[in-house]
Amino acid sequence: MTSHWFQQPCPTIDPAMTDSAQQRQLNLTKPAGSLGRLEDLAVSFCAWQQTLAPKLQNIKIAIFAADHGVCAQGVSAFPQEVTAQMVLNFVHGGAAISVLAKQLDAQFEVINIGVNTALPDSPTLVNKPIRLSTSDLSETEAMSHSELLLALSIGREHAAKTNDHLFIGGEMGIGNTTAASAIFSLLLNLAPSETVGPGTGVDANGITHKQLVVTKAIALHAPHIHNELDVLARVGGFEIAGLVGAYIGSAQRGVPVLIDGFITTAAALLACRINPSVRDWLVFAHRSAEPAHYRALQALDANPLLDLGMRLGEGSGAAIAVPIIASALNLHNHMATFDSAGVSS
Ligand SMILES: Cc1cc2ncn([C@H]3O[C@H](COP(=O)(O)O)[C@@H](O)[C@H]3O)c2cc1C
Ligand SMILES: O=C(O)c1cccnc1
Repeated sequence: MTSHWFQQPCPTIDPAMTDSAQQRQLNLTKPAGSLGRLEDLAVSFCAWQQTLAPKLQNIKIAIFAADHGVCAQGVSAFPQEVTAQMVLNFVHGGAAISVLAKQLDAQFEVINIGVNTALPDSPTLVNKPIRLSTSDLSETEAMSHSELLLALSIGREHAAKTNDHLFIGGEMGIGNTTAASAIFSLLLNLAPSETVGPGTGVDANGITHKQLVVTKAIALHAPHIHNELDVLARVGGFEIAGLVGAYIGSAQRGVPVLIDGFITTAAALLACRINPSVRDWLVFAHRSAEPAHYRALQALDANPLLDLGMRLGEGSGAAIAVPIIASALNLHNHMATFDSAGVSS
């Protein structure tokens, strides 16, 4: 059987480093376990970076942007041209993720992987459109198998490099909550009523209509689905496939990935189904207000760090969680031990 790059295993986690990091946590001047999940985060970063003094200096944020043919069905509260307009807003520094990336001093890159308007190259914007939009997933396959393979490789090209400490993937693509809901319905065997939500803010009638669109898509595609790649090609999006490639590529290079919200969790679920060794390299940042996100998180056995009622996407929820990780590592690296501080244990 031929093996694709995305099926190659990620590095395994060294249990000895995990033990040593846990031991250091026990020696710090606090009751054991009192820093809760901050302790687990620090221990995970020690194991990922193979050091007892983990760093969080090089953060890479890559936003994948693409348009969706399914927008023709009226599934979003916003018009399709907002995708391209928001890409320009990312580049000009006005989008939420632009502001947060600057705050975090992160590397920031936007990849046009299939936006329906020509966009100018710039230091932050890379134009690699596979096509001007996917096809309408409620009527045909969103993309071909060869387009899918190309999107996965573009994702890997823009993944973290080995000297990065953290990767955040973001997405922009009007209509992409419909694609994400269809992915969850097919992978988790859930009815569209359980996976469809308001996205950018469609009303109750809009949600009912969106459910019908997803129901139609599932009826059309389900008989032809043999594996996860079929799900991604048939009801996914170019930016979702790019994220899958970037997540797998980052994890294979030994860089942990911080997952954002509803759409990025669809990419994370696909990445883990395609390559289960990716799961050990994922941290989940927040629970999105998109109603079905909690089910998707459950399916991944994921316990996100935050629940702030955010439902933006762009990688914004992940960026918001970075300072918490920074604090976890700072505490791990700089707190005194009972011995060094002369505190009785
Ligand atoms: C101005 C604006 C900025 C955004 N940034 C992210 N999204 C989010 O909304 C879109 C998905 O929602 P739906 O499926 O309902 O279209 C994606 O582009 C997502 O990233 C935005 C949406 C809008 C309107
Ligand atoms: O949680 C998300 O990622 C999300 C939710 C709604 C719309 N766009 C993104």
